[in-house]
Amino acid sequence: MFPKNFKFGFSEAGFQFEMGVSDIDTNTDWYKWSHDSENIKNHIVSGDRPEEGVGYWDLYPKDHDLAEYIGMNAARIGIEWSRIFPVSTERVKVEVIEENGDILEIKITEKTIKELDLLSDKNAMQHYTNIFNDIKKRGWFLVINLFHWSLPLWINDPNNRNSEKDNALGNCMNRSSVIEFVKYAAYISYYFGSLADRFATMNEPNEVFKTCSEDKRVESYHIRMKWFVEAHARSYDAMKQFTNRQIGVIYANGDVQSFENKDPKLKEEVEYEQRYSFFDALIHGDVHWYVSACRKTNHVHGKSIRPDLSNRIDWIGVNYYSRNVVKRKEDGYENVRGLGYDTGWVSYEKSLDGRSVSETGWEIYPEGIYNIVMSYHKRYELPMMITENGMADDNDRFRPRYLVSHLKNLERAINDGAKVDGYLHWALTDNFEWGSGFSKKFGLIKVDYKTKKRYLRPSALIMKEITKHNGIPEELEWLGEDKF
Ligand SMILES: C[C@H]1O[C@@H](Oc2ccc([N+](=O)[O-])cc2)[C@H](O)[C@@H](O)[C@H]1O
Repeated sequence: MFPKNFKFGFSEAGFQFEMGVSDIDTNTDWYKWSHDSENIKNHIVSGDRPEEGVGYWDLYPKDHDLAEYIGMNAARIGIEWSRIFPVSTERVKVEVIEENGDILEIKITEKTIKELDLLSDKNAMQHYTNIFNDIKKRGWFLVINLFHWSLPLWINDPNNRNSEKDNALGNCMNRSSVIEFVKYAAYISYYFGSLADRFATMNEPNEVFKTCSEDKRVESYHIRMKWFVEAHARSYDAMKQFTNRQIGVIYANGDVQSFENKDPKLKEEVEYEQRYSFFDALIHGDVHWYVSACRKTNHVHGKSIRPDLSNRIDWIGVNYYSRNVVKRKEDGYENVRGLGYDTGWVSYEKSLDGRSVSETGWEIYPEGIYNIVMSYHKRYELPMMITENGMADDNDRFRPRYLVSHLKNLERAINDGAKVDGYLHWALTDNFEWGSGFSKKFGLIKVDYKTKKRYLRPSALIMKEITKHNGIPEELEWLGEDKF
């Protein structure tokens, strides 16, 4: 059984779900990126058109009805920055306090909000209000997320890139986009500060700074990470002026393991680089990782503890899909191909360990959700929510087992002390899966993209049983046995 008041729900992101019926948002980098003929020709994107998507923008009452039918009582909704501010907010001036290139404070006042009011799109604000009201009317727990990779074109135009290696997974933050992001975050908390139960400033910043690093050197990874750390910390401060709700970050996680468990030291190093370096900065103010990287010297100058960053995380959003199995190589480490997230090249059926693999090539590894949650718990003891977990599986061949086995492992972690108060599945319905377009089907509910009709997959009914029992009912226990 899960604890009393445990929440079951779904996660969505604006760009991946909203379009399909009306109100096409052409103002994001991802809209442009997904329509780019060179990208389509080079198979960087599928050529599928997000404006032919599932249409949550118009059909949200129907989707909420279906989620309610399944027994869900929570939702994580992503707001599209480009819808709120289709035009640049740079003309709204704010005071920025800096030291040695670090942004220590961004002053947001009532006057700033009034000036931003002149630039925001009131129809979009009203529409999001309607969506949030529909959620609250049902008595659900609402998590609002502010950044899920897509950026307004005025922040990032894919045609004006410096480096060919950049892609459109949200071009990385820099000093000026940090400042604009903080204005947007403050504005959203001013208007939705009491409607949301929790806020996340960003989804998986680590996927963004990993992907858009100029090269794979740890140094540049850390320099990029620094901007996201500051974007979150300064948003946290600005938002707290207008809301008393918990504010956190949603992170992408792989359960890090060294190949054949032979190198515990490597596991520790990679976990630090991939997970703790970010959170240590925002929880303890510990930035020793970037002090040398950003100053481009081996000698550590400047402070390795920044009080202006510490205690800026109230909760952690855990996205979990698979594991990361790593081994050393000359200049660092690499993922072992054929295991974890890296099975793309293997046949669809099995990983090198004989485990089944999803349609995105991600090995199914349910123990990982236990390991990740416990590792956060031991290090930080903060409240957590599973903010993404699920698999691409059009025929629902493995999803029932996936669902039960991951929830069993989550239940075990909670029994062992982890403070997880909700599970949000990715996804309620099929959706636009970035470069893969509509080909990857993550929904508990299948969508016919032509008619926009929704069809429950068997997993949706399994979810209904789980929510009804607030745990795995006895007759479904067998599904959780590890037979992947
Ligand atoms: C299916 C969802 O995936 C999320 O993104 C990722 C990307 C990469 C990993 N990984 O560790 O390799 C995990 C999750 C994303 O947040 C969401 O939008 C969906 O696309």
